[in-house]
Amino acid sequence: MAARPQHPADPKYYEALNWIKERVSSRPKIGVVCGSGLGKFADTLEDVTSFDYKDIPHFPVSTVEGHKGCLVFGKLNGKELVCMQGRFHLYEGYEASACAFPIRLFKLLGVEKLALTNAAGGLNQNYKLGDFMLVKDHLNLPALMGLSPTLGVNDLYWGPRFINMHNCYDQELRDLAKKVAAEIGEEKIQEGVYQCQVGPCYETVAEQKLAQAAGVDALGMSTVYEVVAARHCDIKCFAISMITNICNPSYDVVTEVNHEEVIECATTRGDAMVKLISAILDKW
Ligand SMILES: O=P(O)(O)O[C@H]1O[C@H](CO)[C@@H](O)[C@H]1O
Ligand SMILES: Nc1nc2[nH]cnc2c(=O)[nH]1
Repeated sequence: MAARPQHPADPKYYEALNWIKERVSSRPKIGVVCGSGLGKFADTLEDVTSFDYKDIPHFPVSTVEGHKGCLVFGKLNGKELVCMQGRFHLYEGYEASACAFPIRLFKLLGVEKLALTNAAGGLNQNYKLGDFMLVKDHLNLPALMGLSPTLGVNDLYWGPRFINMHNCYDQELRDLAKKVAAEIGEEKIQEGVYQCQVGPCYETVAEQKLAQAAGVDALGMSTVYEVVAARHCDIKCFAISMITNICNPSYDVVTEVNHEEVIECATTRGDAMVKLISAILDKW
């Protein structure tokens, strides 16, 4: 196999990295991506240095409500973290590679473990509004249709051409999360399979039935791109979906779902999410 290069082929990464290094001395080993309406976690950090995405060279910008668009360096009980307060989605017009950009920047900064949160529709009919689902696997529909952050010439600096996705949501990190949830008395914990579709349409009944048949528990429009990019460069991943709406795969009932409802649920359960994520990351 060819030797791993010393630097990424694309200079964009170094331009962004150098810009950050000139402004913050923190070199966190933990990265966090906050989903829709779930950015509050970053507001609870201490010793914070925060950058608007628009100011960081080559960094994409957030366009969706509930995604503030700040890269936040801070401490959780003395532990250094870097946190994306807002992420990017393909329905915003971004290529999947835009979702990989911050994750690769994390890698260059020294991040080894990544925690991701998202807002998702609960397809599993046992799920309740406000439940937390530890993601154990995903169904990456965009990748099955030819959209992936790793399309094109492979830069061996990041990782191999072909990416192993077994255990991509790390089993040990999931087991730890279950233990921590029990310790803090968080009972609304599920574990399941997350499906990503490009969006921005929420799923039709037929699409929900297809996902159900495939063993999917929750539906969203994000996360998998970041996980593919992270696994490509050997960052361990852990993800939690907040169930912000309940999907109803039936023609007998008309279900109204909208982003306001998603944000409202994420906000209502925001403190519980902060408590859970903080307790988990405290053990990393
Ligand atoms: O996955 P996050 O970014 O949390 O947001 C989810 O909520 C939005 C839809 O309401 C979509 O962006 C979907 O992906
Ligand atoms: N695809 C999808 N994304 C969501 N994000 C929050 N809720 C949903 C949902 O029901 N479907």
